[in-house]
Amino acid sequence: MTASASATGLAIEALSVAYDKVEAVHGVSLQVAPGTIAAVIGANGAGKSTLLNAAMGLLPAAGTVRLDGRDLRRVPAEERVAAGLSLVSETRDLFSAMAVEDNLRLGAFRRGRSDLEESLEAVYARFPRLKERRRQAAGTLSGGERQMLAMGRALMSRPRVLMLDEPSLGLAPLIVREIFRIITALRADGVAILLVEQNARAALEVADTGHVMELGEITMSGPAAEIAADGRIIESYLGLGGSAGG
Ligand SMILES: Nc1ncnc2c1ncn2[C@@H]1O[C@H](COP(=O)(O)OP(=O)(O)OP(=O)(O)O)[C@@H](O)[C@H]1O
Repeated sequence: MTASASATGLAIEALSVAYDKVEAVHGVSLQVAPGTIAAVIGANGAGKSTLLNAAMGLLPAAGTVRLDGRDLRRVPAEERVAAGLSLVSETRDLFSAMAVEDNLRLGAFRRGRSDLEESLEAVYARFPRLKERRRQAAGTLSGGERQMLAMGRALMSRPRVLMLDEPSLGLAPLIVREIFRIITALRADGVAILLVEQNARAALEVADTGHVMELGEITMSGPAAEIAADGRIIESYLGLGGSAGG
């Protein structure tokens, strides 16, 4: 077990990603401390998903990604999972024909059997609805349940840093609230959370820090409450009706 004194969370430094010759992410730096939520908001195509996929090691990138101080530059994606980094992608890729529980088991990266059962019980405690549906095929779940399963699977590897790409996408407001409640519970357990969202209002309400991403760059960073109160942000991302407190 790593000493918690060395737990510094996620540090991304000068990350750049290009698709062919087009740079989608330019020199992005941000940190996420353990037990905090950092939200990245921005319009379609701003580069948010590219940023997370590169941090996970799924895309080649320039720059540095550190997990609790460890440089992950030469570490492939599956070893990043073993190191404590996990990503729930926007597409919530699940094995549709497989049962909920089998999808969860696949997330238990290199775990021994007793460890795996313990992780499974911990996920079921967080998502009782998944336990009720554990024998059901993943493809028959509702959108909200699918998001829960994608999150539950990521938690099976017991990440210290969890990256979430648009967890609220396509979900009804009540389910969104439930998903965000679970995200704040994970923060309370000490997980560092990097949350990418187009639902800027919901994201800034739960986040500690906020970053605005525009055309591949971070154009504003600060305490989430300050970002949510900024006139330009309200106009561009939060719509009419003002602050994120309402
Ligand atoms: N596989 C790819 N090949 C070429 N260009 C890509 C590829 N994936 C993304 N891009 C481009 O990179 C830019 C950033 O895309 P990205 O998906 O990271 O944005 P985003 O902020 O996550 O948007 P959204 O919220 O719509 O998912 C866009 O201009 C997009 O067209």
